[in-house]
Amino acid sequence: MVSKEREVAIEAVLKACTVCQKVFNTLVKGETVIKQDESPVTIGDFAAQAIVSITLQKHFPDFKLVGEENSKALKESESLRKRVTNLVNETLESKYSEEEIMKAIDRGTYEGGSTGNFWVIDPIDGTMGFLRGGQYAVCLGYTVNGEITLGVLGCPNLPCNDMDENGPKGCLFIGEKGLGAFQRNFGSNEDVKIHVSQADTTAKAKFCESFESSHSSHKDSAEIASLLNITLPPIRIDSQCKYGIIARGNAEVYLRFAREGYIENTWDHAAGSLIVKEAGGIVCDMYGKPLDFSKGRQLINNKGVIATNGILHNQVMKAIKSVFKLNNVLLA
Ligand SMILES: Nc1ncnc2c1ncn2[C@@H]1O[C@H](COP(=O)(O)OS(=O)(=O)O)[C@@H](OP(=O)(O)O)[C@H]1O
Ligand SMILES: [Mg+2]
Ligand SMILES: [Mg+2]
Ligand SMILES: [Mg+2]
Repeated sequence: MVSKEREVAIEAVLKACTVCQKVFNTLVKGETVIKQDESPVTIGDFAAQAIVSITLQKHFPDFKLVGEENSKALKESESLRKRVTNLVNETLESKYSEEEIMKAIDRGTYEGGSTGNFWVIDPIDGTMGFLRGGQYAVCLGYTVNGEITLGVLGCPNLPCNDMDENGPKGCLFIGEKGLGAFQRNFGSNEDVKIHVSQADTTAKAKFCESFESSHSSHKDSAEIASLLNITLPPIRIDSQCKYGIIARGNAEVYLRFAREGYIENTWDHAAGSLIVKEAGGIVCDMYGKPLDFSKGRQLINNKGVIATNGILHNQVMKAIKSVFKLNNVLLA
């Protein structure tokens, strides 16, 4: 039986994807706000977080939410507030006031932790990709006692079939703990089971990494790739779509090495990491430690993120150990 959480998460993510696609088609310059950490946020991010929050609230009135966005910029700008309110009301069946929408967004201020149940939302992951017309994902995870048990990724611009740019685009990835990982194409109700690649030699492996070198060092990953005799060029795409393409076997390795001192956010990895694990892969940090989602809004116990098809995992971890001159790296 499909869980209610899974059904509701899919409904919420699909509605949020609809609003993102609409925003991309109508976005006018100047509607991007630059946040304190200098990253961009658009009306799409706010509207998508509001839509997911309102949808969760409808089915689970006491839900808790760790979300990337908050309503600060909307409180400061009437025009932004009005645009987001219109977008949400055009997408949902019921109508909501500006205050209700800001309150829904601010449900996302929950601090997370190791006990109880809560959701984790990145309304647009890869906002830079979204603005470029590239890859982005609406990412929703569900956490029980500090562990992710459900993940849904909505990837509106991702090719449905391998990386075929000429074929249909737009798909969901769904992972549920113990039940496997699935792909559902936009417009379909069929969930197709997916599995990581069975490639067992690094020389033929494909690896993916961030589009932006400021988010993950391309130089370090090139060194690791060379040590592993990987000759194919890296697949550079934004967002948790990277987890999706590992989960369905389009690439074997995802490397993410942020700058010194950067701590990863839970919403950038919650849904995607579970989907890769449920597809048979392994996800950990650069020391081989599992990602620890029980410590609040950020992955304070981890550094970097590595996802592999499992078969190549230990070879990849040994290369990381060697390139970064690490003493202790856990193997699978
Ligand atoms: N300096 C730095 N280092 C590492 N990561 C950072 C950094 N700055 C931002 N972020 C987070 O990266 C999220 C996007 O990750 P991506 O893998 O999609 O990056 S990329 O766009 O492909 O380069 C991005 O998520 P969104 O803000 O949801 O787009 C950020 O949370
Ligand atoms: Mg952001
Ligand atoms: Mg993100
Ligand atoms: Mg985001």
